[in-house]
Amino acid sequence: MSDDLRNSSAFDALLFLSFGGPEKVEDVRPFLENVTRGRGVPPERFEDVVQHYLHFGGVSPINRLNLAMIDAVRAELAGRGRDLPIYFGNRNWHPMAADTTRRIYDDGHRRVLVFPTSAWGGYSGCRQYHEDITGALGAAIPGDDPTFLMRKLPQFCREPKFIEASVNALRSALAEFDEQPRVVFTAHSIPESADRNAGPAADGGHLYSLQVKAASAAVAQQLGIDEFDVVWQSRSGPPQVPWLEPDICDHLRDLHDRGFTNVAVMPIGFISDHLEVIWDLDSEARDVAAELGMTYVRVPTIGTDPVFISLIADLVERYVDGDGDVTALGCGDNGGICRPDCCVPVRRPARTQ
Ligand SMILES: CC1=C(CCC(=O)O)c2cc3nc(cc4[nH]c(cc5[nH]c(cc1n2)c(C)c5CCC(=O)O)c(CCC(=O)O)c4C)C(CCC(=O)O)=C3C
Ligand SMILES: [Fe+2]
Repeated sequence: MSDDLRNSSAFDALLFLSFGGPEKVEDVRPFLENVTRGRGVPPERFEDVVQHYLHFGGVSPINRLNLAMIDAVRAELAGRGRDLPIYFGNRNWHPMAADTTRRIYDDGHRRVLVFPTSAWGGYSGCRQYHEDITGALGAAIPGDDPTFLMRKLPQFCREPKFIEASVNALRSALAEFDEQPRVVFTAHSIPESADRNAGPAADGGHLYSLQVKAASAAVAQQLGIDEFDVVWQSRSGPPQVPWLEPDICDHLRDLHDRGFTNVAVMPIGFISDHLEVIWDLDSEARDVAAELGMTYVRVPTIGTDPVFISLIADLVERYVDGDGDVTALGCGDNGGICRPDCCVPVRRPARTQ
């Protein structure tokens, strides 16, 4: 494709690219096999997570929540005079990204913006979505049609509207307390080695944990909160491999030992109340807080908050006419990564599963 075509033509479709989740009991194991293939997740952890999904009848809310966001983005774009078709595809479950990509192609679109449902850098949050795009192209597009372009939108964790939507969610939750609670931000834990590799190698790594801490600090600052914590949840992997800590449940015990009795837990790491949120925070962590006699409020994720939806529409508008900064972190064409040696996957021991 000529540089001219690549740089200056408008995009004609949007792919909302997410993680995916099961819709019924029979989906749970094949879904989890897709998620964990080659990832060194021990069988005991796999079985635990099967149970988390079965607890909810084998249905993750994630697809429904993504579809609600898509409807809201469609309405927002229509309100701005843009009727861009929006498609939905996932890394791990149906509708799979490859099937959706084929449908986009068959519908005649050739320039596709991709909105990933992760705000963050790092392998799982960013580079793996590039890999999903490469995989979808390979599986779905005849003969690698060179006129077909998929451009992933950049990481959005530093966007003022991401912070603003998070501030609004936390502010409303804080109104439920008579006295100021300890504010605890959480995000998905990742292996320490993955965090070391997160971001452009030249920047020294740790992009993911630095971004989570920076976003949390920005939210706290706007609410005048001087003391808060950033902790991690949903740890997976073999027990001997170090992951980001402290874990939310251990941290609640620690806060209790230090005399705190009220806690507001904000899952800044996720944009919807999917299973990692409703199991790990609304069940496990809530139970720990109850045992300790603590007042525990889980702050809603930003989901369909109008400020967040308008951010997604802004990102689309920034790129849709063929402008937009393709060198922004996380932005890439046809699955190409944004920087050399960015978020390099960590090599796993040969026999892990
Ligand atoms: C950084 C990050 C995000 C945030 C960025 C983003 O949003 O993309 C995220 C999101 C999510 N993670 C999710 C679910 C799972 N994550 C798993 C496993 C893992 N996640 C990891 C990291 C992340 N994960 C990692 C390093 C692993 C270990 C295996 C590996 O190295 O890949 C497993 C396997 C079982 C287990 O927990 O061991 C499941 C089921 C769901 C869907 C929930 C639903 O169904 O509603 C969502 C949105
Ligand atoms: Fe995950």
